[in-house]
Amino acid sequence: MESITFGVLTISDTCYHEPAKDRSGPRLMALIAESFDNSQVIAAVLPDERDLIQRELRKWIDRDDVRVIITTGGTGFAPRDVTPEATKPLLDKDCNQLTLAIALTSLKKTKFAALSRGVCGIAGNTLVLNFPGSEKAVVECFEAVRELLPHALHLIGNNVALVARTHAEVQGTAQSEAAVPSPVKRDHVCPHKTGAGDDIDRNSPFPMVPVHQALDTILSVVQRSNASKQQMDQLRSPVNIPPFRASIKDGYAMKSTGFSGTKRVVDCIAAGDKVNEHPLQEDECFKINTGAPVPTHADCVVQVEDTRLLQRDKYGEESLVDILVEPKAGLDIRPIGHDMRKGDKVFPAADYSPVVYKSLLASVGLQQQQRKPKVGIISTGSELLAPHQPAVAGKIYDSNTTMLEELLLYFGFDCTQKLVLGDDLATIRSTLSTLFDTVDFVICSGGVSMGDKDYIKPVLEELKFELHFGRVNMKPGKPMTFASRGNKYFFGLPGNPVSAFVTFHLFALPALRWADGWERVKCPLPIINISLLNDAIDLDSRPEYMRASVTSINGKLYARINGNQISSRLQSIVGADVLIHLPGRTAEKPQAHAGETYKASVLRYDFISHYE
Ligand SMILES: Nc1nc2c(c(=O)[nH]1)N[C@H]1C(S)=C(S)[C@@H](COP(=O)(O)OP(=O)(O)OC[C@H]3O[C@@H](n4cnc5c(N)ncnc54)[C@H](O)[C@@H]3O)O[C@H]1N2
Ligand code: MOO
Ligand SMILES: [Mg+2]
Repeated sequence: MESITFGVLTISDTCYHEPAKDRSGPRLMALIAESFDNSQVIAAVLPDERDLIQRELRKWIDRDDVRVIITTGGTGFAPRDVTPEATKPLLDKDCNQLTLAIALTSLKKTKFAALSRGVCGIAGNTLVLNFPGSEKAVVECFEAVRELLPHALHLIGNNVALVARTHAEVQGTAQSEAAVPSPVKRDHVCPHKTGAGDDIDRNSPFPMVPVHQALDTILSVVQRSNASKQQMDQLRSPVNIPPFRASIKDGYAMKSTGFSGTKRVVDCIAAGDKVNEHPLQEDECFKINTGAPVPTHADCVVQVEDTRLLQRDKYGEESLVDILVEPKAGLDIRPIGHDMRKGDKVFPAADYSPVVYKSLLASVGLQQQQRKPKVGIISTGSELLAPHQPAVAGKIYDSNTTMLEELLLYFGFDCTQKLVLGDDLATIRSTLSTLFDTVDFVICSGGVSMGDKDYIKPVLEELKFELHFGRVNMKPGKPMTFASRGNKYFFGLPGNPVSAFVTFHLFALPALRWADGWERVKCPLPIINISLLNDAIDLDSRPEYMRASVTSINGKLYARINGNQISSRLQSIVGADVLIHLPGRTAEKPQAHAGETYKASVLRYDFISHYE
């Protein structure tokens, strides 16, 4: 049976800027998926802008496959609520009774439902329903129309049946397929014909490029910004560190000409006190704390361990102390500007770590945002559920969005936009045509292999991106795709979570570092030599990057592979300290053996899990 497509359009300024806040859209998608067997859902999030809403509605209405559009949000009385105004001009016929049915259902729940202005109507062969924005309201409104939709669509035409799945039907008494008109079988259109062979040639037109060549291509295309480096080169310190002569120890400040022996303690100086100008006699001293300003007339500090307390006054304060060592001028004092002089370069060399950058700036009293490339993350897949959503048959939880965002943060980059898109050509096209207005890099996962819903490559080509490569000779990560348009860069990571993990580390991360101004040698993960602990590992035809944990035995490093390496098994990154670079299989060498040495990319700074 031909599947029909629902359009779910979330209309909300807030959700547009922070997609993770959109709960109503994903909830509607889940309700549709669990209610209608043969449905697909496309989704998008828009701000409360009438022309943007209208443009998207019109695009969806013009599509043959989209038969129902449900908008959520923007139906209230607030000034920015314009969904009904955007919808009405597109409708050929009003469906006032449907609007009434929704209103009556909602009013039974709350009288405030009267403050919703949503409309329903037919545009072409598409039924359009405006729901309010709250998750609770969309559940109620959806309940009000769920049973009506199959018949409504039947009446609208094209004789498309929408099988509403009820409990009974799921119990196996579902109506037989024969009762439903069987659609014309559509041939599989492989978007990846090589064009080399004849029409049945269904291989990818993209050659599998070697990993090193893929990285070289990326770093030759991505423009290296020297903004950060310039910022660090030019920054001069506005202050001295320390700004006063500072004691390095807890002890006693005195004149070095006063020799060792008994001294009267005239006062105590704590860190944070002002510089004490008291004219000091040679048989006097100040008790002083580390970091406190050394008094003007003292020129050395003797640490408390090199003294003996002789007497306390009637208030219990130290009054007489015996200095046991010969005081030397300058002893345990940091002169003004000792660590950094006013006008000195704050950064003796460029260092892109946010920890280094921000703390050094703070040390000279500055706070400024580090300029980093702007990155957006896209996860594609109609099967995806957001982690907080209830499970739905046929769906899986989206782990890539979380993983990629955490990886960016771990490596000192941040993600300015996160989007999850169904396998829908129009949505992917509209997203890729606008997202680059606000980001420089898009790291996308999914939709780059051989499926007829793998729209990423075709859309990139349509949007005039240059596809530098569309497959890499590696495992996992084969369909890795890299494209650019001017100074905008698109990384199409494979959807398999581990493939996305590995290709992020080997390609996207070095590109971001390069764009940030890093030295070429530091862009890829550090490489070490490691000895394999596992024996008789079958080599794949492609070079493979296996996840392994590291053991240090008498200072030598060994790697133990983390279980099943299939690229869908995210658990293989648990305990993964390194990616072992295993060569592709040859007739001479079909296996890797224990004790052999291989290169390995270090995944994290704490990369040694065991010491023996
Ligand atoms: N006929 C062929 N099919 C496939 C080939 C091939 O050469 N010929 N390559 C396989 C390889 S290798 C990989 S890797 C995958 C990559 O496919 P896509 O990049 O198109 O990814 P999807 O098909 O969208 O998804 C793959 C897999 O991963 C799951 N997935 C996707 N996104 C997420 C996410 N955000 N969180 C969790 N899991 C995700 C998805 O459900 C699929 O199971 O193609 C092979 N096919
Ligand atoms: O390349 Mo895929 O990532 O092997 O599964
Ligand atoms: Mg695919």
